Amino acid sequence: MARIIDGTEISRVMREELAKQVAELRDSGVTPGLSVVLVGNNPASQAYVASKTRACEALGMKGQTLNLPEDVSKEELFAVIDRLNADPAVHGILVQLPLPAHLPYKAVLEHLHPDKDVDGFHPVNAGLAFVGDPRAFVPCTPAGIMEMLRRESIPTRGKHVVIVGRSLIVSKPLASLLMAPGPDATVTLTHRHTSDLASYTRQADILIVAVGKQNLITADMVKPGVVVIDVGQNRVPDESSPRGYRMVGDVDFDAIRLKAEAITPVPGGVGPMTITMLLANTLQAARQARQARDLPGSPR
Ligand SMILES: Nc1nc2c(c(=O)[nH]1)N[C@@H](CN(C=O)c1ccc(C(=O)N[C@@H](CCC(=O)O)C(=O)O)cc1)CN2
Repeated sequence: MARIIDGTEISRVMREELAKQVAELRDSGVTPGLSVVLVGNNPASQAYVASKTRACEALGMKGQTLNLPEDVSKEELFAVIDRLNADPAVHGILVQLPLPAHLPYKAVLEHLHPDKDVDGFHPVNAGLAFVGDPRAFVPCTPAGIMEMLRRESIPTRGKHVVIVGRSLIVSKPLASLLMAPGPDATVTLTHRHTSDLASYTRQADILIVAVGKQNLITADMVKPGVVVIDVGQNRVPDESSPRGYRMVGDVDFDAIRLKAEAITPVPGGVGPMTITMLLANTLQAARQARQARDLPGSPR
């Protein structure tokens, strides 16, 4: 029976550590500030954004949410981002995804100043992360997965990690983090057009699934002793739940649990780590801003 990798507990420990570091920074006169831009009324996004600002406040950071109407124009949204880019009390900015279809999300993400892009989605940060530059803001979900593996003492050196999914937000940055010197994993990236997916997933020492499809990975698709990291967030109707739905991941948790060495649950696995790493990135942004203020001319 697999060990459960408890993202809620790892997050709790990390947030205690972060709170101490925030207090030290505040003592030096800087209160880290995060601004979250939410466009429209998507209930899931509203809940994630509320968790982010709550988590900021709990750590002693300043969190604010800017709610913009569903039909906001690109120009109006850019003007809000310009204002946040120029505000020295705002160290981190993020635009909650998904955006309504009329807004060009790549252009919107590129409008953030890279120094404040705590989601790590701006091409400047993607490039810095790709070359292993410590100034990069690493996207929160891959950063959270790396932290989980490290804190759970799951070795990656020489291991074959198979990632299912090829997103810019999770899978591609995760592949480069895992391949880097230190983690030293061998990585295979697969995606929806990969033929005979199971022939790859069965080779995985560590299997990471980030597709958004319930039960995509079944027990016959993994080898015994695998470590499974499930990034999926799927809502399944459930009348017995007060919300009318429950969350499940992309893997058949109950069956795979009997075969795997360790597995992340949904909820309570990767999800909480995403928000914790956002807090860590906001602290990093505030530290880098203070350094730039105190040592003008230093890189970034
Ligand atoms: N700008 C961004 N947009 C989005 C991101 C992101 O990192 N930046 N990621 C996702 C949504 N997301 C954070 O924004 C997120 C999703 C899920 C969770 C989480 O903790 N999920 C819980 C279950 C939630 C529930 O029960 O409703 C869990 O897995 O335990 C956190 C953050 C897309 N948009």
